[in-house]
Amino acid sequence: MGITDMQEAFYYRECAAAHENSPLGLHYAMFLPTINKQATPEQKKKWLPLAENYKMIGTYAQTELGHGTFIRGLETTATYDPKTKEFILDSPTLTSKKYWPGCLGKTSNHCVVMAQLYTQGKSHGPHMFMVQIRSMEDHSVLPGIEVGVIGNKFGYGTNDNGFLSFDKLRIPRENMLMRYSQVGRIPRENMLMRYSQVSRIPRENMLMRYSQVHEDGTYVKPQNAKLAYGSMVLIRSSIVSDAARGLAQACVISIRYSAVRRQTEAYPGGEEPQILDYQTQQYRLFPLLASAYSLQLAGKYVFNTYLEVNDQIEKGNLESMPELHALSAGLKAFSTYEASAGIEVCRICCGGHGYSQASGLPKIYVDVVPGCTYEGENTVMMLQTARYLMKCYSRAKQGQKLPGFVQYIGQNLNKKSCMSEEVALGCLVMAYEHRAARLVEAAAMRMQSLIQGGKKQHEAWNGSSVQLFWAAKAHCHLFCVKNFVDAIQAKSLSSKTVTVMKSVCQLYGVHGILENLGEFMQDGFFSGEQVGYLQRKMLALFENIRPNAVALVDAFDYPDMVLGSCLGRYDGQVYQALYDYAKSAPMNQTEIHSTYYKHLKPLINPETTSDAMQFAKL
Ligand SMILES: CC/C=C\C/C=C\C/C=C\C/C=C\C/C=C\C/C=C\CCC(=O)SCCNC(=O)CCNC(=O)[C@H](O)C(C)(C)COP(=O)(O)OP(=O)(O)OC[C@H]1O[C@@H](n2cnc3c(N)ncnc32)[C@H](O)[C@@H]1OP(=O)(O)O
Ligand SMILES: Cc1cc2nc3c(=O)[nH]c(=O)nc-3n(C[C@H](O)[C@H](O)[C@H](O)COP(=O)(O)OP(=O)(O)OC[C@H]3O[C@@H](n4cnc5c(N)ncnc54)[C@H](O)[C@@H]3O)c2cc1C
Repeated sequence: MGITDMQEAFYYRECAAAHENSPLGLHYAMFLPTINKQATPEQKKKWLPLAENYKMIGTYAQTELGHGTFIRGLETTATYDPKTKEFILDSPTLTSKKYWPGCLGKTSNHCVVMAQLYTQGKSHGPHMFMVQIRSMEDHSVLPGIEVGVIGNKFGYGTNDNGFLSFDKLRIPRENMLMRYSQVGRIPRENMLMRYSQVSRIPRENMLMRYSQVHEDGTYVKPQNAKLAYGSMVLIRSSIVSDAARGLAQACVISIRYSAVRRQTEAYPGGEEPQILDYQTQQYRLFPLLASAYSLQLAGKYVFNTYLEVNDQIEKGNLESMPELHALSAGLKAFSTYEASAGIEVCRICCGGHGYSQASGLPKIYVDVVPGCTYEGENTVMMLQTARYLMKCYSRAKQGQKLPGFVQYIGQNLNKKSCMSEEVALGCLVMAYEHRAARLVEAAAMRMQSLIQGGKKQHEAWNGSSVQLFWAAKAHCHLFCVKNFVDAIQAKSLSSKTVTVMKSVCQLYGVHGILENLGEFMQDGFFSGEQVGYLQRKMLALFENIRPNAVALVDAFDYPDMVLGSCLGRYDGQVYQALYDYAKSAPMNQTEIHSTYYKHLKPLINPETTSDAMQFAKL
C-alpha cells in the first residue's frame, strides 16, 4: 500500500472490507506497533522487516481464560534459565491458557506474549516476549504449543480469535521485548549501554527500554512498569475515532433512510410524510449525529495527545503518562458506550429493514460493541480514570495547580447556572464543568467518610466505585462537550458552517443535560425555568437541523461500498436495492429448497412420500 501512517492504513483497509474485521487486524493494530514501541533497536532491525513483509504474521496474546482485566494476575510464566540463556514459557493451569487474542487460532505464526517474568527465583511482573507458534515452512504448530480457535462469537466472524498454551517452551533470551525508551539525557545509541556499564553484557543482547535480564539472570528494574502497557494505550487512543466512525456510519444510514422512508398519513387523507419529519425520529437521531461529530473531534484530540506524549516517553520524559492513561482509558470507555448504544438506536429507527443485514447496521454494531470490552473493559477503564481524578482532587485541595483539562476540579460549587433562553455555549460548558466537579467531590467525600468510618482503602474504594464511575463518566462527557465547543469557537470554520455546526454542538450539550438531568439539578445548579429553556431549545434545534440533516451525514463522505447498506445508499434507491438484495439471496437460487423433500413433503403429502421417509416419521 505504501501508506506509512498506521491509522490511515487501518482506515484504507476498512474501505476495502468495512467492519469485516480483517484476519490480519491484530497483526497491524497490535503486533506491529508492539514491536515498534517495545523492542530494542536491534530487535526492531531483526523483526520489523519480516513482520512488515508478512514473513512474520502475529498477534497480541495477553488475555487468558482466567484473566483479562487483571494483567498482574496473568498466570503464563516466563522463567529465565541462565545455563542455557533461555526463557521457559509455561501455562501452568487451565486458566492460564491464552484465550481471545485475535488472529491467533489459525492465522498467526508468531505472537507477542504477556507473561510473568521469573528470574533468580523472583517474580518481576508482566513482560512481553516474542514467540513463534507455527512453522514458517508448513504452518504446522510447533512442539510445546497448543493453539486453536475459540469458536463462534457474538460477531467478529472473520477473525480467528484463539486459545494458546505452552508446555515448557524454550525461547532465546533475546526474545524478551524490551526497547529502551525513557532515558532522556542519554542519546538513543548510548541507551543500550545504560545498564551494560554495570554488567558489560554485549550490546546486541541488551534487553532495553524499561527492564532487562542479563545473561546471569540479573533483572534490571524499569523506570515505570506500566510502559509495558503501551500498546493498549495506543489502541485505546485509536478506538475513540473508530467508535466515532461506527456511529457516524450508522447515522448516515438511518438519517438518509429516514429521508426516503414515508409512513402513515400526517393527517386524514394527507400524504405520508418522510419519517425524518416526525419529532420523535429527530429526538432519537439528531443527538446521535451530534455525538458522532463530537466523538470524531475527541478521537482526533486523544490520538494526537497519544502521539505527543508517546514522543516524550520515547525521549525519557514520563511526566504525562498518567494523564494520557486517564484520558485514553476514559474516552475509550465513553466513546464505545455512546457509539454502541447509538448504533442500536439507529437500527431501531429503521424499523424492520434495520434488522436486515441489507441495512449494514448489524455488521457495524457487532464490530463496534466489543470495543466496550476489549482493550480494557469499560467499567474498569472508567475506574482507572476515576483513580486519576481522585488524585487531582486531593492535589487541588492542597492548593496545587492542576494540569490542562482537569483544572475544573476543586472549583467553588456554590454558583448557579448562567443559562438563559439563548443557551450560550459558554453556559453549557460551565454546566458540564460544575456537574463533573461536583461528582468528583462527591466521590472523594464518600471515600473519605468511609475511611473515617474505619473502612480500609480498598473497601472505601469499592464502596465508592459507583460514584467514582459517575464522576469519570461526567469528566469524559465534559471533555467531549468542551472539545466540541472549542472547535466551534476556534473560528477555523466558514461562517455558514459555523452556524450549522453551532446548532449541532448546542444540541449535543443540551441533549446531554436533559438526558442526565438529575446530575445537573441535584444541587440546584439549574432552576426549573432554566430546564424549560433547555427543553424548548432542544425542540427548536431539531427544526433548525432538519433542513441540513442529510447534508450533515453526507459530509462524513462514506462511499456506498463502505456503508454496505441498501438503506443508506447515496442515490436513495432503497426499495429496488432491498428487492435486488432479496432476489440475490442464496436460498432464492432454486425455487424449491432441497429441504422440502426431506422435511416438508412428508408432512404435506405423506401418501406420496417414500417408505424410508415413512419410517423416518415413526
Ligand atoms: C495506530 C494503531 C494502528 C492501527 C489501528 C488504527 C486504528 C484502529 C482503530 C480502532 C481499533 C479497531 C479495532 C481494535 C484493534 C484491535 C483491538 C482488538 C482486540 C483487542 C486487543 C485486546 O483486548 S489486548 C488486551 C487488552 N487488555 C486490557 O486492556 C487489560 C486491562 N487491564 C489493565 O490495563 C490493567 O490491568 C489495569 C490498568 C486495569 C490495572 O493495572 P495494574 O494492576 O498493573 O495497575 P495498578 O492498579 O496496580 O496501578 C494502577 C496505577 O498504574 C497506572 N497505570 C495503569 N495502567 C497504565 C497505563 N497503561 N499507562 C500509565 N499508567 C498506568 C494507573 O494510573 C495507576 O497509577 P497510580 O498513580 O494511581 O498508582
Ligand atoms: C472481540 C474481542 C477481541 C479480543 N482480542 C484480544 C486480543 O487480541 N488480545 C488479547 O490479549 N485479548 C483480547 N480480548 C480480550 C479482552 O481484552 C478482555 O476480554 C478484556 O480485557 C476484559 O477482560 P475479561 O474478559 O477478563 O473481563 P472481566 O474483567 O472478567 O470483566 C467481567 C466483569 O467484571 C468487572 N470487573 C473486572 N475487574 C473489575 C474491577 N477491578 N473493578 C470493577 N469491576 C471489575 C468488569 O467491569 C466486567 O463487568 C478480546 C476480547 C474480545 C471480546
